[in-house]
Amino acid sequence: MKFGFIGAGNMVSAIVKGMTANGYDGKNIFITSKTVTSAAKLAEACGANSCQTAGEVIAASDVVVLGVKPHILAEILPGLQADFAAKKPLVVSIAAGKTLAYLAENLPKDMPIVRVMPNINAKIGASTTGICHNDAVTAEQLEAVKAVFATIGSVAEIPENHFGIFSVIGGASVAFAYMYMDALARAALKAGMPKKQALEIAAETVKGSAEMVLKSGEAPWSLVDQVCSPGGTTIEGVTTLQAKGFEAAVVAAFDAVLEKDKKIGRGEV
Ligand SMILES: NC(=O)C1=CN([C@@H]2O[C@H](COP(=O)(O)OP(=O)(O)OC[C@H]3O[C@@H](n4cnc5c(N)ncnc54)[C@H](O)[C@@H]3O)[C@@H](O)[C@H]2O)C=CC1
Ligand SMILES: O=C(O)[C@@H]1CCC=N1
Repeated sequence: MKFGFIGAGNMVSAIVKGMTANGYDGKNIFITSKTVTSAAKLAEACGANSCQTAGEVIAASDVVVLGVKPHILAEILPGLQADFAAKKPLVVSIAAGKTLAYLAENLPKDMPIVRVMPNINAKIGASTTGICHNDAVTAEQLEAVKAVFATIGSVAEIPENHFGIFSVIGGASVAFAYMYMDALARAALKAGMPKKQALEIAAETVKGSAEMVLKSGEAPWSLVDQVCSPGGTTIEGVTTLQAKGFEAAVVAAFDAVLEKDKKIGRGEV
């Protein structure tokens, strides 16, 4: 099977590197980008092929990944209709907000389309990737896409009506987690610990806490209660986070990301 990528930025680089590090032959991968320089660089790093145009990528591929920013799709898809109609590849979009219906409207009739939301932890094989598809996708095609994204982490099918929600907690919220760890490390720096050491400790603590939530089966608040000794230190921090609006800030951030995802979906931005 031959794989094409239109766009060669952060996400596509992580995907192509994941694929070629996990048994996919770069010779079967075709990449293009706006300036072509980034595609050429990525192709060279992975033993893949760089192409001058998206049309060339489509002509060479059984699966074409749309890896450009969402608003660029409206710019490029009209000019690629004939290429898609001639080859009829499986189309995979990783664009935030862009629905299967939008993609179907902007591609030739009856194309098999898969919508995917990975996250940037893909760079270390730790993405939490969500996936949904239209009725034209065969079981074999779906397995092929799942196998590609399994090279960059875990893959779960998510119904499209929950895809926006998934995009917030699976795709965007990694940035919130990075911010939380940095804030902890910065506070430790303020108290006198070297930042690098503090960041490592904060990250290890978050990693352990994530495993605890996943493996213990206990509700997070039950775990919080187990950390808070009566009259102890932790409860001071927990009540301060509550007083400063920690949960409200997280919920507001979630709502803001979801709203932007919907605006992109409606074509308003
Ligand atoms: N960065 C992330 O954490 C995630 C990004 N995504 C989605 O992935 C997509 C790409 O995002 P990034 O990789 O972050 O963006 P990026 O800005 O790093 O890469 C965009 C790529 O598109 C190429 N491009 C722009 N115009 C083009 C054109 N007319 N023809 C061909 N190539 C063109 C650029 O050359 C560049 O290689 C977006 O749709 C985004 O919603 C999805 C999940 C996570
Ligand atoms: O910020 C964005 O638009 C993309 C989608 C999810 C993560 N990054």
